[in-house]
Amino acid sequence: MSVTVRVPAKVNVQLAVGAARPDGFHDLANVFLAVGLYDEVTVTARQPGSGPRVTCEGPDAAQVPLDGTNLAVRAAEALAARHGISPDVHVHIAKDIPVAGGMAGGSADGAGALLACDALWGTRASRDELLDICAELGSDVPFSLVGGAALGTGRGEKLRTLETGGTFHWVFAMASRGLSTPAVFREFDRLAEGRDVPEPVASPDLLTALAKGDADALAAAVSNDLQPAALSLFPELADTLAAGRAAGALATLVSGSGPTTAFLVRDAESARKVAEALRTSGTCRSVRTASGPVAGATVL
Ligand SMILES: C[C@@](CO)(OP(=O)(O)O)[C@H](O)COP(=O)(O)OP(=O)(O)OC[C@H]1O[C@@H](n2ccc(N)nc2=O)[C@H](O)[C@@H]1O
Ligand SMILES: Nc1ncnc2c1ncn2[C@@H]1O[C@H](COP(=O)(O)OP(=O)(O)O)[C@@H](O)[C@H]1O
Repeated sequence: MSVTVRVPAKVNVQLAVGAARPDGFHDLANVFLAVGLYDEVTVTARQPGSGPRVTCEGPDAAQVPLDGTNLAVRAAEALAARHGISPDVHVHIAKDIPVAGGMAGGSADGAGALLACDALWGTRASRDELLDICAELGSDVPFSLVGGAALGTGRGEKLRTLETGGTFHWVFAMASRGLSTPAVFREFDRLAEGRDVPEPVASPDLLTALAKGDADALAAAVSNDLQPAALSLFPELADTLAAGRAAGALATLVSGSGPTTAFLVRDAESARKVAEALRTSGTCRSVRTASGPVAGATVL
């Protein structure tokens, strides 16, 4: 028997970052929007006592670790440990979310494997237990489970669902290489040396724009405190942002810790135009269009 779960990518429409905490993490006001680029995670029972196995297919599959560090394997092991089960499961990831791109692909696989194993094993974990395990796996993993739009506080794992009044259209440009999330936070700290870092707070204008489904107002309110750090480590991203702006995007930003760049556009037609301009700009590896909000991890 197999169970397949579909899990979306995310873009951060606001990422406000506070000073480094004693535990090395940063307090955030992290406004997530789930967008329709998906990984599919399929779990299948294995021989008792054989343990977990993970395989991956897709354009970026070669960059995905196939050992115990894979977030999907860690999710299966965490659920099994809590319920006294042996994690004898084959996890297969059909990966469409770019790897190390700031779109939470690994987090998506963690949330997907967790939900899939819960269904496969009949563990019937409560939503709260699933969210607890997600938060243990990583700051972004709870949002991958929940989807839609949400404000993440703490290190991003404490979620409040946000109302959205419509669909937002996006173009995403994938970069020629990845960026490491810890390295981008370190660069944020380096750039912040010697100045006061304010407490991170969600922008009221941004929350209103989301609630109204108003793309122009959202464009005026998006922000990412990690963007200067991502650009410092990967200066060529400025060329991609400029190409999208010149093509008519309403707003341009680095997605989370990057290096994927995100372009908010008015509608599907505008998305096609901006995508085509980015494709021919020579400033990125590939281009995708997607809209959101979409549902979080869903059993197919
Ligand atoms: C920046 C964001 C924005 O949504 O995502 P990406 O853009 O990378 O996908 C997240 O905060 C990433 O979340 P996630 O990728 O789950 O990070 P974790 O595994 O929890 O942490 C990886 C490392 O990132 C840094 N980190 C992460 C979250 C946070 N609030 N403060 C941090 O300083 C720490 O150095 C930590 O060791
Ligand atoms: N299932 C997974 N898919 C992708 N990367 C994973 C996975 N599990 C662990 N990783 C590790 O997490 C790193 C960050 O990957 P990813 O989640 O795709 O990017 P980001 O944190 O920028 O959104 C990868 O470089 C890889 O080493």
